[in-house]
Amino acid sequence: MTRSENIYLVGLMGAGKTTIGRQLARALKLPFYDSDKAIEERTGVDIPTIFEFEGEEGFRDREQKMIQQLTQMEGIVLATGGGAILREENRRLLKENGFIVYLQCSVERILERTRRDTQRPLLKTDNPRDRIESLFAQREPLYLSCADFKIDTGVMQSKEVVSHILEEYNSVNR
Ligand SMILES: Nc1ncnc2c1ncn2[C@@H]1O[C@H](COP(=O)(O)OP(=O)(O)OP(=O)(O)O)[C@@H](O)[C@H]1O
Ligand SMILES: O=C(O)C1=C[C@@H](O)[C@@H](O)[C@H](O)C1
Ligand SMILES: [Mg+2]
Repeated sequence: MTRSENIYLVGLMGAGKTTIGRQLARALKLPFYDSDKAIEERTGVDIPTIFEFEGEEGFRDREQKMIQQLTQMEGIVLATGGGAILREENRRLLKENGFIVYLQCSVERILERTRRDTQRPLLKTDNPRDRIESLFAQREPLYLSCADFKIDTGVMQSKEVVSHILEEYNSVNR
């Protein structure tokens, strides 16, 4: 972990990165960025459309470019896309430039939270439970390998999650 003003949130879809990130940014009076949203603003289309026309790899290339840019900023709260940690270069950039919080969440909770969502192309499948289970198995070691702190968002209100993160961040970043 680097001593830094930045907080980077990682975790699966629906773990609460956007929700918690916004609240953290407000509490710290820092600007909030969401790499998914930044990509949508840059391209002018939504993420499902990028997946449709360029495939997952095309999206990952765009995501990597965006992570490169966002990790050059100082003093931000960043919610990363759920799969941003798949690329080693992204993990390195995040580790070098900020305090990484892994928002952990059970498969069951993620299923509940993403059930009605149409904006997550990787969950457009006949069996979202199987998909989430396999994403969890593949990614959990990667999230853990880069996290400075992890917290379960499935068992607490977001306000409580935010205050635990702030406590930890302030204790290591004085
Ligand atoms: N304790 C909690 N912490 C965070 N989010 C929660 C909590 N309880 C319920 N939610 C809800 O979970 C849903 C998913 O959260 P959110 O969109 O922030 O996830 P995300 O990690 O940004 O997902 P994605 O990677 O797809 O962008 C939201 O509707 C949010 O209100
Ligand atoms: O988990 C993933 O791979 C993704 C999560 C979202 O945040 C988006 O970045 C996109 O839908 C891919
Ligand atoms: Mg989000």
